[in-house]
Amino acid sequence: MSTKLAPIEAAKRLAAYSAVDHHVHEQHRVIGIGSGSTVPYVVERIVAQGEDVNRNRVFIPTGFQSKNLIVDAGLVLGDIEQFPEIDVTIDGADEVDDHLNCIKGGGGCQYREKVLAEAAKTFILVADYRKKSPALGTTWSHGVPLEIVPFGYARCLRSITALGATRAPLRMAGAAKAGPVVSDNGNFIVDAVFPDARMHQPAELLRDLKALTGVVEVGLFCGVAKAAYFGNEDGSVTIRHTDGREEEVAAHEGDAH
Ligand SMILES: O=C[C@H](O)[C@H](O)[C@H](O)COP(=O)(O)O
Repeated sequence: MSTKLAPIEAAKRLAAYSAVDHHVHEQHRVIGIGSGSTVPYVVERIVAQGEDVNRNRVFIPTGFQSKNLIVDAGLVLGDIEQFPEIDVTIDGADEVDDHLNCIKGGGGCQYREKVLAEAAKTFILVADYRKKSPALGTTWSHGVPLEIVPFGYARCLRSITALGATRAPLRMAGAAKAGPVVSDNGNFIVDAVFPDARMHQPAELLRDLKALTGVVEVGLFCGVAKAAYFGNEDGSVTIRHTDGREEEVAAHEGDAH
């Protein structure tokens, strides 16, 4: 029997379980594990597939958190340099639009996440219903997370503003540490807020941001995901496809709800 969770957690778990059931097949040997608060449920469901199938697999993390998830679950940890081709990567998202463009990087992991998304034959998003949006910038108002090189960051912030950002602050660590958040790659994170006109053309904005000196990666993922799974409050899961088609599936008996 599954544990009773708070509604948002239950929705995350539904999405994660459903995505694993649909996309992580027995023959898959190299699996990418994303970051965030939804991904632990992905690992939980993969572990439930059994030791026999998992002992023949290797799991590639997108950062410190997912590395620990893999190790703590007793799964085999691998490195992207050894396995530059991944069968399937499952990851969370901060906001997903009708075309499966998404904002990622709420946890500052967007660079490694993009590497694993692009390395995967199939890249799948998992989220609760709050992340589902008609256009980017609608439900996620914190801006586009960027990873930038510390050297010359003040110059880089000016360049981001010149592209139309209304705000582009460095993400600060808060009470736990004085100073900026430092990514798993030793870089700074910027949350760049752009007006709707720019957010509604995410591929163009991504291209412009990537062209700036000092920008390592942009938390806009355009044309990468194959499907997005959203857990709903009523216990169903909405699957959104690249062509904008949506289908609803009920949670399996005894599953995540
Ligand atoms: O950097 C963090 C990642 O992009 C996460 O996948 C994203 O922030 C979603 O996280 P959560 O599942 O906690 O909403």
